[in-house]
Amino acid sequence: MGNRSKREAARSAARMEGKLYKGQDYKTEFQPQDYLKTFYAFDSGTVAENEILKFNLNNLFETFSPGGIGGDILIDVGTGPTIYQLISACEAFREIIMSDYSELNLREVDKWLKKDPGAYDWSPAIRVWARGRQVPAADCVLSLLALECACQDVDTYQAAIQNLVGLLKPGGHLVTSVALRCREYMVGSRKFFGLSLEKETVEKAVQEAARC
Ligand SMILES: C[S@@+](CC[C@H](N)C(=O)[O-])C[C@H]1O[C@@H](n2cnc3c(N)ncnc32)[C@H](O)[C@@H]1O
Repeated sequence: MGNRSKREAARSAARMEGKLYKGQDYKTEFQPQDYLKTFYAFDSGTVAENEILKFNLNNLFETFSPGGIGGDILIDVGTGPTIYQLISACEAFREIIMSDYSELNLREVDKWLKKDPGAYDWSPAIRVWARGRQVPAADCVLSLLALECACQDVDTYQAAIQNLVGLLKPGGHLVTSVALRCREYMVGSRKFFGLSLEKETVEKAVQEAARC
């Protein structure tokens, strides 16, 4: 058996054992197309998933409409393969920086930027940020449904919120949405870890970060 088929065999064994993926697994196991199909299939998605999407879109529309939050730079952390979170924001910011741990996700977003057939042309407003690059201080940091997937415990979650707030200019805004009490979620046939968070824990982390 070649190395590639050995790796594939190990992966399907892991899937069959119900392995819980997390951390670095995002680089190899998080399949953008599976994620989009599972959570953003507008015609066939489940009611709950469509409701979460509607909830986020409505809130983002209010948040970034005229008179709301806007400015020069918005940084989206844990963008995933999606751009729905930036539809309202792209009217309110001069520059949008998208970031994600997984190169596969950034490549998926890149397809939109490169005007693949059928894709919306986001290029004037959006620049993909490669991991590790220096970013300017932002007027707004956006992070939807990402930190509870990236952080293994509450201390790490609090530190991550603090890091996001650290990216802001003085007086800047953090806009976030969290799937509360989510211990795991499926992306295609793969099960990913979720940090189960209570509303109060999220609020406390944001309040403490704002105080620093
Ligand atoms: C559930 S998806 C959310 C994607 C998108 N924000 C959305 O609203 O659908 C979680 C995302 O967090 C990213 N992620 C996981 N760990 C991360 C880390 N340490 N830093 C940045 N992004 C991370 C994953 O690659 C994945 O794209």
